[in-house]
Amino acid sequence: MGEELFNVLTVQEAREKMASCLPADLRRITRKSLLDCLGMRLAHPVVAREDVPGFMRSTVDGYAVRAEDTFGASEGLPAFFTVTGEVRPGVAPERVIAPGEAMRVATGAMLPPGADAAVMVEYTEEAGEGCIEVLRPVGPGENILRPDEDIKAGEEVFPGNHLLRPQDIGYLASIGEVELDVFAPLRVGIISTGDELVPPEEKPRPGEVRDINSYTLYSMVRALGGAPVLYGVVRDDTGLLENRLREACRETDLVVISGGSSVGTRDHTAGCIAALGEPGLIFHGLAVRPGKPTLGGVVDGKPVFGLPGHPAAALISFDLLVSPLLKFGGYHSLSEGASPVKAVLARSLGSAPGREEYFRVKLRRDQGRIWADPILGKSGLLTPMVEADGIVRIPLESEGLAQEAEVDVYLFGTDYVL
Ligand SMILES: Nc1nc2c(c(=O)[nH]1)N[C@H]1C(S)=C(S)[C@@H](COP(=O)(O)OP(=O)(O)OC[C@H]3O[C@@H](n4cnc5c(N)ncnc54)[C@H](O)[C@@H]3O)O[C@H]1N2
Ligand code: MOO
Repeated sequence: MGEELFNVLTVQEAREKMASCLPADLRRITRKSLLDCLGMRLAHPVVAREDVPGFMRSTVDGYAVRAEDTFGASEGLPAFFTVTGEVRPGVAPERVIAPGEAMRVATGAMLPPGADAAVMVEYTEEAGEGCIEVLRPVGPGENILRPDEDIKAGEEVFPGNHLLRPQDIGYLASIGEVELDVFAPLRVGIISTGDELVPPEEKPRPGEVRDINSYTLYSMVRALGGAPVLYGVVRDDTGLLENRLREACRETDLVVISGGSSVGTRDHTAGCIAALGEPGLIFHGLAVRPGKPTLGGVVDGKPVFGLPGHPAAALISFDLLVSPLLKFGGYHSLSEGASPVKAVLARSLGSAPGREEYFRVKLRRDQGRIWADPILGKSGLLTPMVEADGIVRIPLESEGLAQEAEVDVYLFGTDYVL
Protein backbone atom coordinates (compact mmCIF):
# COMPACT_ATOMS: atom_id res chain seq x y z
CA MET A 1 0.00 0.00 0.00
CA GLY A 2 1.07 3.57 -0.52
CA GLU A 3 3.37 2.45 -3.31
CA GLU A 4 3.87 4.74 -6.31
CA LEU A 5 2.25 3.29 -9.42
CA PHE A 6 4.54 5.09 -11.81
CA ASN A 7 8.21 5.91 -12.00
CA VAL A 8 7.57 9.63 -12.23
CA LEU A 9 9.99 11.97 -14.02
CA THR A 10 10.19 15.72 -13.66
CA VAL A 11 8.98 17.69 -16.65
CA GLN A 12 12.58 18.59 -17.46
CA GLU A 13 13.67 14.94 -17.39
CA ALA A 14 10.72 13.87 -19.55
CA ARG A 15 11.51 16.58 -22.12
CA GLU A 16 15.18 15.59 -22.21
CA LYS A 17 14.40 11.91 -22.67
CA MET A 18 11.93 12.65 -25.46
CA ALA A 19 14.36 15.09 -27.12
CA SER A 20 17.10 12.48 -27.20
CA CYS A 21 14.90 10.29 -29.45
CA LEU A 22 13.57 13.06 -31.71
CA PRO A 23 15.02 15.20 -34.51
CA ALA A 24 16.13 18.68 -33.32
CA ASP A 25 13.17 20.22 -35.14
CA LEU A 26 10.07 18.24 -36.11
CA ARG A 27 8.84 20.87 -38.53
CA ARG A 28 9.16 21.07 -42.30
CA ILE A 29 9.98 24.36 -44.00
CA THR A 30 7.62 25.59 -46.69
CA ARG A 31 7.56 28.68 -48.89
CA LYS A 32 4.39 30.77 -48.65
CA SER A 33 3.04 33.93 -50.13
CA LEU A 34 3.09 36.76 -47.57
CA LEU A 35 -0.72 36.94 -47.29
CA ASP A 36 -0.84 33.27 -46.25
CA CYS A 37 1.72 33.70 -43.47
CA LEU A 38 -0.44 35.07 -40.63
CA GLY A 39 -0.03 32.91 -37.51
CA MET A 40 2.96 31.05 -38.99
CA ARG A 41 6.51 31.09 -37.71
CA LEU A 42 9.50 32.26 -39.72
CA ALA A 43 11.91 29.48 -40.63
CA HIS A 44 14.89 31.89 -40.80
CA PRO A 45 15.69 35.40 -39.57
CA VAL A 46 14.61 38.15 -41.98
CA VAL A 47 17.20 40.79 -42.91
CA ALA A 48 15.97 44.01 -44.52
CA ARG A 49 17.36 44.54 -48.00
CA GLU A 50 16.36 48.21 -48.17
CA ASP A 51 15.94 51.30 -46.03
CA VAL A 52 12.39 52.32 -45.16
CA PRO A 53 11.06 54.90 -45.96
CA GLY A 54 14.08 55.11 -48.27
CA PHE A 55 13.81 58.89 -48.74
CA MET A 56 13.40 61.94 -46.50
CA ARG A 57 9.67 62.27 -45.89
CA SER A 58 7.35 64.88 -44.40
CA THR A 59 5.09 63.73 -41.56
CA VAL A 60 2.81 66.80 -41.85
CA ASP A 61 0.89 68.86 -44.39
CA GLY A 62 2.82 72.13 -44.72
CA TYR A 63 6.07 73.48 -46.14
CA ALA A 64 9.52 71.97 -46.54
CA VAL A 65 12.16 74.45 -45.39
CA ARG A 66 15.74 74.79 -44.14
CA ALA A 67 15.17 74.76 -40.36
CA GLU A 68 17.78 77.46 -39.77
CA ASP A 69 15.72 79.92 -41.84
CA THR A 70 12.92 79.70 -39.27
CA PHE A 71 15.08 80.31 -36.19
CA GLY A 72 13.72 83.19 -34.13
CA ALA A 73 10.39 83.29 -36.02
CA SER A 74 7.33 84.32 -33.97
CA GLU A 75 3.84 85.68 -34.51
CA GLY A 76 5.20 89.20 -33.88
CA LEU A 77 8.23 88.70 -36.11
CA PRO A 78 7.46 85.98 -38.69
CA ALA A 79 10.09 84.53 -41.07
CA PHE A 80 9.40 85.26 -44.72
CA PHE A 81 9.66 82.55 -47.43
CA THR A 82 9.25 82.38 -51.19
CA VAL A 83 7.20 79.33 -52.21
CA THR A 84 8.88 77.77 -55.24
CA GLY A 85 6.31 75.03 -55.91
CA GLU A 86 4.64 71.93 -54.55
CA VAL A 87 5.90 68.35 -54.12
CA ARG A 88 3.25 65.98 -55.38
CA PRO A 89 2.89 62.66 -53.48
CA GLY A 90 4.81 59.87 -55.17
CA VAL A 91 7.00 62.24 -57.17
CA ALA A 92 10.64 63.14 -56.46
CA PRO A 93 11.05 66.94 -56.36
CA GLU A 94 13.55 68.29 -58.85
CA ARG A 95 14.17 71.69 -57.30
CA VAL A 96 16.60 72.30 -54.47
CA ILE A 97 15.49 74.44 -51.52
CA ALA A 98 17.75 77.47 -51.34
CA PRO A 99 17.94 79.85 -48.34
CA GLY A 100 14.63 81.64 -47.80
CA GLU A 101 12.71 79.19 -49.99
CA ALA A 102 9.89 76.78 -49.14
CA MET A 103 7.95 74.11 -51.05
CA ARG A 104 4.42 72.97 -50.25
CA VAL A 105 4.38 69.28 -49.11
CA ALA A 106 1.62 66.83 -48.26
CA THR A 107 2.00 64.32 -45.39
CA GLY A 108 4.22 61.52 -46.65
CA ALA A 109 5.65 63.48 -49.59
CA MET A 110 9.39 63.49 -50.29
CA LEU A 111 11.39 66.44 -49.00
CA PRO A 112 13.26 68.43 -51.66
CA PRO A 113 17.06 68.40 -51.40
CA GLY A 114 18.30 71.18 -49.15
CA ALA A 115 15.27 71.01 -46.83
CA ASP A 116 15.75 69.46 -43.41
CA ALA A 117 12.40 70.14 -41.71
CA ALA A 118 8.73 70.77 -42.41
CA VAL A 119 6.51 73.51 -40.97
CA MET A 120 2.87 72.63 -40.29
CA VAL A 121 0.47 74.63 -42.44
CA GLU A 122 -1.33 75.98 -39.34
CA TYR A 123 1.85 77.83 -38.29
CA THR A 124 2.09 79.70 -41.59
CA GLU A 125 0.19 82.56 -43.22
CA GLU A 126 -0.22 83.56 -46.85
CA ALA A 127 1.84 86.67 -47.49
CA GLY A 128 0.84 87.65 -50.99
CA GLU A 129 1.44 85.86 -54.32
CA GLY A 130 3.90 82.94 -53.90
CA CYS A 131 4.99 83.93 -50.39
CA ILE A 132 4.32 82.76 -46.83
CA GLU A 133 5.18 83.80 -43.33
CA VAL A 134 6.27 81.17 -40.78
CA LEU A 135 5.08 81.97 -37.24
CA ARG A 136 7.09 79.40 -35.26
CA PRO A 137 10.58 78.00 -35.64
CA VAL A 138 11.24 74.31 -36.43
CA GLY A 139 14.40 72.41 -35.52
CA PRO A 140 16.43 70.33 -38.00
CA GLY A 141 14.70 66.95 -38.45
CA GLU A 142 11.37 68.24 -37.12
CA ASN A 143 8.21 66.81 -38.75
CA ILE A 144 10.19 64.56 -41.07
CA LEU A 145 11.36 60.93 -41.24
CA ARG A 146 14.97 60.18 -42.20
CA PRO A 147 15.49 57.67 -45.05
CA ASP A 148 16.45 54.83 -42.67
CA GLU A 149 14.58 56.00 -39.60
CA ASP A 150 12.10 53.11 -39.70
CA ILE A 151 14.14 50.21 -41.09
CA LYS A 152 17.86 50.09 -41.95
CA ALA A 153 19.09 47.93 -44.83
CA GLY A 154 21.13 45.03 -43.44
CA GLU A 155 19.29 45.02 -40.11
CA GLU A 156 17.73 41.76 -38.81
CA VAL A 157 14.08 42.72 -38.50
CA PHE A 158 12.75 39.39 -37.20
CA PRO A 159 14.54 36.43 -35.61
CA GLY A 160 13.89 32.88 -36.80
CA ASN A 161 10.75 31.27 -35.32
CA HIS A 162 9.04 34.66 -34.96
CA LEU A 163 5.25 34.23 -34.91
CA LEU A 164 3.79 36.49 -37.59
CA ARG A 165 1.07 38.91 -36.48
CA PRO A 166 -1.03 41.18 -38.74
CA GLN A 167 1.30 44.16 -38.19
CA ASP A 168 4.32 41.99 -39.08
CA ILE A 169 2.73 41.08 -42.41
CA GLY A 170 2.44 44.78 -43.32
CA TYR A 171 5.99 45.41 -42.10
CA LEU A 172 7.32 42.65 -44.37
CA ALA A 173 5.32 44.14 -47.25
CA SER A 174 7.19 47.43 -46.66
CA ILE A 175 10.52 45.76 -47.47
CA GLY A 176 9.15 43.80 -50.41
CA GLU A 177 9.26 40.34 -48.78
CA VAL A 178 6.32 38.85 -50.65
CA GLU A 179 7.30 35.20 -50.21
CA LEU A 180 8.70 33.69 -47.05
CA ASP A 181 10.09 30.44 -45.70
CA VAL A 182 7.89 29.46 -42.77
CA PHE A 183 7.42 26.29 -40.76
CA ALA A 184 4.59 24.17 -42.10
CA PRO A 185 1.95 23.57 -39.39
CA LEU A 186 2.64 20.33 -37.55
CA ARG A 187 -0.14 17.80 -38.13
CA VAL A 188 -1.34 16.55 -34.77
CA GLY A 189 -3.45 13.39 -34.60
CA ILE A 190 -5.97 13.40 -31.74
CA ILE A 191 -7.49 10.24 -30.28
CA SER A 192 -9.89 9.99 -27.34
CA THR A 193 -10.25 6.67 -25.55
CA GLY A 194 -12.91 5.36 -23.21
CA ASP A 195 -16.03 3.14 -23.38
CA GLU A 196 -17.95 5.89 -21.58
CA LEU A 197 -17.38 8.57 -24.24
CA VAL A 198 -20.06 9.65 -26.72
CA PRO A 199 -19.88 12.37 -29.38
CA PRO A 200 -21.13 15.76 -28.14
CA GLU A 201 -24.15 15.71 -30.45
CA GLU A 202 -25.47 12.64 -28.57
CA LYS A 203 -27.27 12.76 -25.23
CA PRO A 204 -25.19 10.66 -22.83
CA ARG A 205 -26.97 7.83 -21.03
CA PRO A 206 -26.29 7.35 -17.31
CA GLY A 207 -22.59 6.53 -16.91
CA GLU A 208 -21.62 8.08 -20.25
CA VAL A 209 -19.99 11.47 -20.82
CA ARG A 210 -19.51 13.58 -23.91
CA ASP A 211 -16.06 13.60 -25.53
CA ILE A 212 -14.57 16.91 -24.41
CA ASN A 213 -10.86 16.33 -24.95
CA SER A 214 -11.04 15.93 -28.72
CA TYR A 215 -12.57 19.38 -28.84
CA THR A 216 -10.22 21.19 -26.44
CA LEU A 217 -7.11 19.53 -27.87
CA TYR A 218 -8.22 20.23 -31.45
CA SER A 219 -8.63 23.89 -30.49
CA MET A 220 -5.31 24.03 -28.61
CA VAL A 221 -3.52 22.73 -31.69
CA ARG A 222 -5.24 25.27 -33.92
CA ALA A 223 -4.57 28.13 -31.49
CA LEU A 224 -0.85 27.26 -31.66
CA GLY A 225 -0.75 27.22 -35.45
CA GLY A 226 -0.82 23.42 -35.84
CA ALA A 227 -3.08 21.33 -38.06
CA PRO A 228 -5.26 19.05 -35.91
CA VAL A 229 -6.63 15.79 -37.31
CA LEU A 230 -9.35 14.02 -35.32
CA TYR A 231 -9.30 10.24 -35.08
CA GLY A 232 -12.46 10.05 -32.96
CA VAL A 233 -13.24 7.96 -29.91
CA VAL A 234 -11.71 4.51 -29.55
CA ARG A 235 -13.19 1.99 -27.14
CA ASP A 236 -11.04 0.51 -24.39
CA ASP A 237 -9.61 -2.26 -26.52
CA THR A 238 -5.91 -2.79 -27.18
CA GLY A 239 -6.38 -4.00 -30.75
CA LEU A 240 -8.64 -1.10 -31.76
CA LEU A 241 -6.36 1.47 -30.14
CA GLU A 242 -3.26 -0.02 -31.76
CA ASN A 243 -4.87 0.15 -35.20
CA ARG A 244 -6.05 3.72 -34.77
CA LEU A 245 -2.69 4.79 -33.37
CA ARG A 246 -0.87 3.17 -36.28
CA GLU A 247 -3.10 5.02 -38.72
CA ALA A 248 -2.58 8.35 -36.93
CA CYS A 249 1.21 7.85 -36.79
CA ARG A 250 1.27 7.19 -40.52
CA GLU A 251 -0.77 10.29 -41.40
CA THR A 252 0.43 12.94 -38.93
CA ASP A 253 3.61 14.35 -37.35
CA LEU A 254 2.69 13.66 -33.73
CA VAL A 255 -0.17 12.01 -31.89
CA VAL A 256 -1.96 12.74 -28.62
CA ILE A 257 -4.22 10.17 -26.99
CA SER A 258 -6.29 11.21 -24.02
CA GLY A 259 -7.63 8.85 -21.38
CA GLY A 260 -6.36 5.41 -20.51
CA SER A 261 -2.96 6.76 -19.49
CA SER A 262 -3.24 5.63 -15.88
CA VAL A 263 -2.77 2.10 -14.63
CA GLY A 264 -6.36 0.83 -14.47
CA THR A 265 -7.38 -2.43 -16.09
CA ARG A 266 -8.72 -0.49 -19.08
CA ASP A 267 -5.64 1.71 -19.50
CA HIS A 268 -4.06 0.43 -22.71
CA THR A 269 -2.17 3.46 -24.04
CA ALA A 270 1.24 2.60 -22.57
CA GLY A 271 1.11 -0.96 -23.92
CA CYS A 272 0.06 0.20 -27.38
CA ILE A 273 2.88 2.71 -27.70
CA ALA A 274 5.36 0.12 -26.50
CA ALA A 275 4.06 -2.44 -29.02
CA LEU A 276 3.96 -0.17 -32.04
CA GLY A 277 7.55 0.66 -32.92
CA GLU A 278 11.01 1.64 -31.74
CA PRO A 279 11.98 3.02 -29.26
CA GLY A 280 8.37 2.91 -27.98
CA LEU A 281 7.48 4.07 -24.48
CA ILE A 282 9.92 6.68 -23.11
CA PHE A 283 8.34 7.69 -19.81
CA HIS A 284 5.20 6.95 -17.81
CA GLY A 285 4.32 9.36 -15.02
CA LEU A 286 5.18 13.03 -14.47
CA ALA A 287 5.95 14.75 -11.18
CA VAL A 288 3.17 17.29 -11.68
CA ARG A 289 -0.34 17.86 -10.44
CA PRO A 290 -2.61 17.72 -12.28
CA GLY A 291 -1.16 15.57 -15.01
CA LYS A 292 0.65 12.78 -13.17
CA PRO A 293 -0.62 9.94 -15.39
CA THR A 294 1.01 11.36 -18.52
CA LEU A 295 3.13 9.21 -20.78
CA GLY A 296 5.28 9.79 -23.79
CA GLY A 297 6.86 7.65 -26.44
CA VAL A 298 8.42 7.78 -29.86
CA VAL A 299 7.15 5.58 -32.67
CA ASP A 300 9.24 5.60 -35.85
CA GLY A 301 10.59 9.08 -35.13
CA LYS A 302 7.20 10.54 -34.19
CA PRO A 303 6.26 11.62 -30.68
CA VAL A 304 3.16 10.06 -29.17
CA PHE A 305 1.69 11.29 -25.89
CA GLY A 306 -0.83 9.71 -23.57
CA LEU A 307 -2.57 12.53 -21.72
CA PRO A 308 -4.71 12.06 -18.61
CA GLY A 309 -8.42 11.68 -19.27
CA HIS A 310 -9.51 14.49 -16.93
CA PRO A 311 -9.94 17.45 -19.27
CA ALA A 312 -8.18 19.98 -17.02
CA ALA A 313 -5.22 17.64 -16.53
CA ALA A 314 -5.06 16.87 -20.25
CA LEU A 315 -4.71 20.60 -20.93
CA ILE A 316 -1.83 21.09 -18.49
CA SER A 317 0.01 18.01 -19.80
CA PHE A 318 -0.50 19.21 -23.35
CA ASP A 319 0.92 22.61 -22.44
CA LEU A 320 3.97 21.07 -20.80
CA LEU A 321 4.88 18.57 -23.50
CA VAL A 322 3.06 19.22 -26.77
CA SER A 323 2.90 23.05 -26.90
CA PRO A 324 6.74 23.38 -27.03
CA LEU A 325 6.81 21.12 -30.09
CA LEU A 326 4.20 23.27 -31.84
CA LYS A 327 5.98 26.51 -30.88
CA PHE A 328 9.61 25.48 -31.38
CA GLY A 329 9.56 22.10 -33.12
CA GLY A 330 11.45 20.68 -30.13
CA TYR A 331 12.41 21.26 -26.53
CA HIS A 332 15.59 23.22 -27.16
CA SER A 333 14.60 26.91 -26.91
CA LEU A 334 12.23 27.04 -24.01
CA SER A 335 13.48 30.35 -22.62
CA GLU A 336 11.48 32.28 -25.21
CA GLY A 337 7.77 33.01 -25.06
CA ALA A 338 5.48 35.68 -23.66
CA SER A 339 6.27 37.16 -20.25
CA PRO A 340 3.93 36.19 -17.45
CA VAL A 341 1.87 38.79 -15.57
CA LYS A 342 3.05 39.59 -12.04
CA ALA A 343 0.25 39.27 -9.52
CA VAL A 344 -0.26 38.92 -5.78
CA LEU A 345 -1.66 35.65 -4.50
CA ALA A 346 -5.01 36.25 -2.77
CA ARG A 347 -4.73 33.17 -0.52
CA SER A 348 -2.03 30.72 0.46
CA LEU A 349 -1.53 27.54 -1.56
CA GLY A 350 -0.06 24.34 -0.17
CA SER A 351 1.93 21.94 -2.31
CA ALA A 352 3.76 18.65 -1.80
CA PRO A 353 7.53 18.89 -2.39
CA GLY A 354 8.72 16.59 -5.13
CA ARG A 355 6.15 17.59 -7.73
CA GLU A 356 5.25 20.73 -9.61
CA GLU A 357 1.73 21.95 -9.05
CA TYR A 358 -0.27 24.05 -11.43
CA PHE A 359 -3.10 26.17 -10.04
CA ARG A 360 -5.65 27.96 -12.16
CA VAL A 361 -6.21 31.56 -11.14
CA LYS A 362 -8.51 34.41 -11.97
CA LEU A 363 -7.09 37.93 -12.02
CA ARG A 364 -8.72 40.85 -10.24
CA ARG A 365 -7.69 44.48 -9.78
CA ASP A 366 -8.09 45.92 -6.32
CA GLN A 367 -6.46 48.90 -4.59
CA GLY A 368 -3.86 49.33 -7.30
CA ARG A 369 -2.68 45.70 -7.24
CA ILE A 370 -3.40 42.73 -9.46
CA TRP A 371 -4.61 39.82 -7.37
CA ALA A 372 -4.57 36.17 -8.43
CA ASP A 373 -7.55 34.31 -6.95
CA PRO A 374 -6.88 30.54 -7.06
CA ILE A 375 -9.79 28.61 -8.50
CA LEU A 376 -9.81 25.40 -6.57
CA GLY A 377 -11.64 22.31 -7.67
CA LYS A 378 -11.02 18.67 -8.46
CA SER A 379 -9.31 18.07 -11.78
CA GLY A 380 -12.38 16.12 -12.91
CA LEU A 381 -14.42 19.36 -12.87
CA LEU A 382 -14.74 21.51 -15.96
CA THR A 383 -15.91 24.87 -14.60
CA PRO A 384 -12.58 25.90 -12.96
CA MET A 385 -10.86 25.42 -16.32
CA VAL A 386 -13.20 27.98 -17.88
CA GLU A 387 -13.35 30.49 -15.01
CA ALA A 388 -9.57 30.88 -14.91
CA ASP A 389 -7.54 33.53 -16.75
CA GLY A 390 -4.26 31.68 -16.46
CA ILE A 391 -2.05 29.39 -14.42
CA VAL A 392 0.50 29.67 -11.62
CA ARG A 393 3.26 27.11 -11.14
CA ILE A 394 4.51 26.00 -7.75
CA PRO A 395 8.03 24.64 -8.28
CA LEU A 396 9.12 21.08 -7.64
CA GLU A 397 10.70 21.54 -4.21
CA SER A 398 8.32 24.18 -2.83
CA GLU A 399 5.91 23.44 0.00
CA GLY A 400 3.56 26.13 -1.21
CA LEU A 401 3.15 29.87 -1.39
CA ALA A 402 2.04 32.31 1.27
CA GLN A 403 -0.86 34.70 0.93
CA GLU A 404 0.31 37.92 -0.79
CA ALA A 405 3.30 36.16 -2.36
CA GLU A 406 4.21 37.59 -5.75
CA VAL A 407 3.43 35.06 -8.48
CA ASP A 408 3.91 34.76 -12.24
CA VAL A 409 0.60 34.17 -14.01
CA TYR A 410 0.80 32.61 -17.46
CA LEU A 411 -2.22 33.99 -19.30
CA PHE A 412 -4.20 31.60 -21.49
CA GLY A 413 -4.12 32.69 -25.12
CA THR A 414 -0.62 34.22 -24.89
CA ASP A 415 2.50 32.68 -26.34
CA TYR A 416 3.89 31.54 -22.98
CA VAL A 417 6.18 28.57 -22.42
CA LEU A 418 5.78 26.72 -19.15
N1 LIG B 1 -5.23 4.34 -8.43
C1 LIG B 1 -5.01 5.48 -9.09
N2 LIG B 1 -6.00 5.97 -9.81
C2 LIG B 1 -5.83 7.10 -10.46
C3 LIG B 1 -4.61 7.80 -10.38
C4 LIG B 1 -3.57 7.25 -9.62
O1 LIG B 1 -2.45 7.80 -9.52
N3 LIG B 1 -3.82 6.08 -8.99
N4 LIG B 1 -4.49 8.99 -11.05
C5 LIG B 1 -5.73 9.74 -11.24
C6 LIG B 1 -5.52 10.88 -12.08
S1 LIG B 1 -4.57 12.11 -11.40
C7 LIG B 1 -6.12 11.00 -13.30
S2 LIG B 1 -5.93 12.45 -14.20
C8 LIG B 1 -6.86 9.92 -13.93
C9 LIG B 1 -6.35 9.75 -15.37
O2 LIG B 1 -6.71 8.52 -15.81
P1 LIG B 1 -6.64 8.09 -17.33
O3 LIG B 1 -5.71 8.95 -18.10
O4 LIG B 1 -6.38 6.64 -17.37
O5 LIG B 1 -8.06 8.48 -17.87
P2 LIG B 1 -9.41 7.68 -17.79
O6 LIG B 1 -9.41 6.78 -16.64
O7 LIG B 1 -9.66 7.15 -19.13
O8 LIG B 1 -10.36 8.91 -17.52
C10 LIG B 1 -10.32 9.69 -16.37
C11 LIG B 1 -11.55 10.59 -16.34
O9 LIG B 1 -11.57 11.47 -17.45
C12 LIG B 1 -12.74 11.29 -18.23
N5 LIG B 1 -12.39 11.42 -19.66
C13 LIG B 1 -11.53 10.67 -20.31
N6 LIG B 1 -11.47 11.05 -21.60
C14 LIG B 1 -12.35 12.05 -21.74
C15 LIG B 1 -12.76 12.85 -22.84
N7 LIG B 1 -12.25 12.70 -24.05
N8 LIG B 1 -13.70 13.78 -22.63
C16 LIG B 1 -14.25 13.94 -21.39
N9 LIG B 1 -13.88 13.23 -20.30
C17 LIG B 1 -12.96 12.29 -20.48
C18 LIG B 1 -13.18 9.89 -17.90
O10 LIG B 1 -14.53 9.70 -18.17
C19 LIG B 1 -12.82 9.78 -16.45
O11 LIG B 1 -13.80 10.41 -15.67
O12 LIG B 1 -6.69 8.74 -13.22
C20 LIG B 1 -6.86 8.88 -11.80
N10 LIG B 1 -6.86 7.59 -11.22
O1 MOO C 1 -3.91 14.35 -13.69
MO1 MOO C 1 -4.97 14.05 -12.46
O2 MOO C 1 -6.25 14.99 -12.99
O3 MOO C 1 -3.61 14.87 -11.64
O4 MOO C 1 -5.81 14.80 -11.26
